[in-house]
Amino acid sequence: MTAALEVIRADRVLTVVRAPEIPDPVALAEALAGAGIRALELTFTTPGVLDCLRKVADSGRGVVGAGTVLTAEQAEAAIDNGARFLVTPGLRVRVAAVAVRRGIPVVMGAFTPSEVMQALDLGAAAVKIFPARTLGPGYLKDLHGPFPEVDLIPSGGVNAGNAAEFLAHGAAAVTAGTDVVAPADVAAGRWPEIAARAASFVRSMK
Ligand SMILES: O=C[C@H](O)COP(=O)(O)O
Repeated sequence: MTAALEVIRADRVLTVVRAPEIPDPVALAEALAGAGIRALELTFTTPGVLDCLRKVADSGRGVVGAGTVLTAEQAEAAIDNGARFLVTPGLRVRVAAVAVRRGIPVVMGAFTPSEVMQALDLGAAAVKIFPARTLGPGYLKDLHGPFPEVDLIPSGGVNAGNAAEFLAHGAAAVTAGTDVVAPADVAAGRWPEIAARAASFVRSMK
């Protein structure tokens, strides 16, 4: 099985799904993977996220991870239900400890250079720059300067209009959120529309 981070680096994109419900998470994973986005982050803000993680993991479709992981208990439960990577909105020592102990990569949220260094100290496999919309691609370039070897993954406000610029400025990958997986589309199970938006996003990265 290819490591989750290798897949994300290869595709240069993952999706974060923050929907009120995901009626068929396997169909969602298939729609995204078919468009070239194999990694999907399902967040703890979605009720029943553990069941969704389990369904995608068991299906063998896509590379599923858990997002908005705030507690050690959530981290353990996500991994127990098949999450192949964890994502946090910010620095979280106890989540990092679980990820390191269980050998699951954590993409730890950070915003400043000091936080990037703290995330690395905690064992982050990659660092999510959040919220990326606040300072945009130019800020990513500034951060990439002192951290050329660190996989920086901007999240929040990334879309088909700016993804290529984030990547050109040093992002290892970008996180596509509502631009690809609009909560209403996910909740309504509009998989063809989501596949089309994912394909359009991927085309924009070239
Ligand atoms: O947690 C979600 C991320 O912040 C995604 O934000 P976005 O929908 O603006 O891409």
